[in-house]
Amino acid sequence: MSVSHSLNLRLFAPPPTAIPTHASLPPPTLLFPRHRRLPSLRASSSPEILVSDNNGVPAPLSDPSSIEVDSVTEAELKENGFRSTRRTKLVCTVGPATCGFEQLEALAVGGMNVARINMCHGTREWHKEVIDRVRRLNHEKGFAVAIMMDTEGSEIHMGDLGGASSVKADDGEIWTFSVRAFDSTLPQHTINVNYEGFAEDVQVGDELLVDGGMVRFEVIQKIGPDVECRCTDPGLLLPRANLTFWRNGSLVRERNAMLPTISSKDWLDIDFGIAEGVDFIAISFVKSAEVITHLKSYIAARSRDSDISVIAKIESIDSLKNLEEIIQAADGAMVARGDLGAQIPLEQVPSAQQRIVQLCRQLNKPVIVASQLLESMIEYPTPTRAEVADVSEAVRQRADALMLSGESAMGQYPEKALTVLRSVSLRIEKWWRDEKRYEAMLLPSVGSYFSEKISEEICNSAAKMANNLEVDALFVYTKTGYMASLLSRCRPDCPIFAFTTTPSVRRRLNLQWGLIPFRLSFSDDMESNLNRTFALLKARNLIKSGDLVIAVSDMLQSIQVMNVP
Ligand SMILES: Nc1ncnc2c1ncn2[C@@H]1O[C@H](COP(=O)(O)OP(=O)(O)O)[C@@H](O)[C@H]1O
Ligand SMILES: C=C(OP(=O)(O)O)C(=O)O
Ligand SMILES: [K+]
Ligand SMILES: [Mg+2]
Repeated sequence: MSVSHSLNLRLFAPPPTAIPTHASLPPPTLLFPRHRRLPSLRASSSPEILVSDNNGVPAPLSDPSSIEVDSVTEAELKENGFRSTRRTKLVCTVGPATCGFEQLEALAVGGMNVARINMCHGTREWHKEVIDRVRRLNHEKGFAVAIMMDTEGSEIHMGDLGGASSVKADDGEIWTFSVRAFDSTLPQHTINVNYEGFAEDVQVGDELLVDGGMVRFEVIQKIGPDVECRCTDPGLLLPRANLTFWRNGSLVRERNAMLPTISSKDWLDIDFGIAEGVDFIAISFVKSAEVITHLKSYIAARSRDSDISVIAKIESIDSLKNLEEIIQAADGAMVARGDLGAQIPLEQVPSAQQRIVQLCRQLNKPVIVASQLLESMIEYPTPTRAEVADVSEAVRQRADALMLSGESAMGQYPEKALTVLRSVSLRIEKWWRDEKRYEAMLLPSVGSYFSEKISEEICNSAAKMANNLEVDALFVYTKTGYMASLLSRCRPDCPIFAFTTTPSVRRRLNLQWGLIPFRLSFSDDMESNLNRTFALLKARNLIKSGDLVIAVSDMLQSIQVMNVP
């Protein structure tokens, strides 16, 4: 059997010109025939067409409620026109400063695409409340904020500081780090450590780094389970701060390197995340691809729709060593610069970031740049110039998303920090678009099936055409989100309207560069899909007659160029 695939290139105004391109393809195994030619849109733009909405109930064509788009995105589209919508996505860590409904709403209004909860902190009940509030926000206020659950991982960290929000360690002070369990109050200048082997693994003379070097100690004496240390770099100790130790200038990886990436507590948290139906699970301190594959098969077995994406956090030496296979196995990655900067020399973090961002794009996986983007805004209402430059660099690298940690979790200015990320993203994106100075990136083929390779070629071509023809928007009709991700990977000049039938796919698309996710029920008939979309979007003033659009879909492998009628 030989199936011919036609690319339907149709222009509606000026007068329709058909430029069919035929390619002779070997028999595909996973394809159903997609060579049906489309009738002209112009000939049949009847407003009487009835289409099925979400529940199978026929909805009139002009019913604007049968398309769902984020209310903030909608306002942004109307206000600035869609060429200038923000392409870089924003992730906010939710903590005590932002867990209330109104606070979460303020973040959503400010552009939060994904809410992250860090299982290292807070109770499961607390996290459940946050998840419920985000859900309610989406439901009641028309947002599509995705939820990312971040595991604690088998890291060594301090205890809870007996309930204090922070304690100051001064230069020269002697502190005791202990694995002993203290039942009531902690003795003065004592820190609890969560790792049993701590006292055995450290040696006198080792350097102990809190939070990757925010505070430093030198080990001066070991007494059973207690390790006495002298503070050499004073600073604030925060609850559950991460601990690393260094010997003769390099990171010590003793037995803790043998701890499992996913601890028993993490598995319980993962069960909780699956039960709650979170959209992303981020895995801390990933060392190899196996752990990701293992988790993915666990999720597939446990969750009915198994549509939770797994994000690999790149924050250790091992993860850098096995970078390619880890990213390949995962559904996305995070440049977790906090811990990464404690495991490799700080001056190597920028090049590692660049490499991870590039590789993710080549392998078609979304990538988040995280930690300390606007660290000073935890305390101050304006960022430092250096922080703005750092954010700009991540935007210029065209990472999919930027993340706030302490700035939004426990800082004094969460909304202001988000505003900075938003405005810097918009400005830098526009600057680089105007200058057309992006280096072209070679995008290797990522598809394993022949049909995927066709999709890839279609998306690469559509994105190139969109740039050359300076179209207003790319439209993609996608059931699984795959075609949308392939378009996003090309980082085209125009925004990508991604239409998908499933709410969870729509939320997950929210992490990817340049995608404006809509939920819409659609059929295999592209003509009626397009007619319907145009009518719905026009009814909401999101597009207007004459706008130039390129449409692709994963049901019908075609590229269509058209003016909105
Ligand atoms: N659920 C929470 N409950 C209390 N504090 C939190 C919570 N989430 C985050 N925080 C605070 O925000 C800080 C920054 O968050 P994050 O970077 O995610 O964690 P960490 O500092 O442990 O890497 C944390 O150190 C902690 O003080
Ligand atoms: C994002 C990170 O992980 P966490 O905040 O969980 O330590 C990081 O280390 O940069
Ligand atoms: K974590
Ligand atoms: Mg970390």
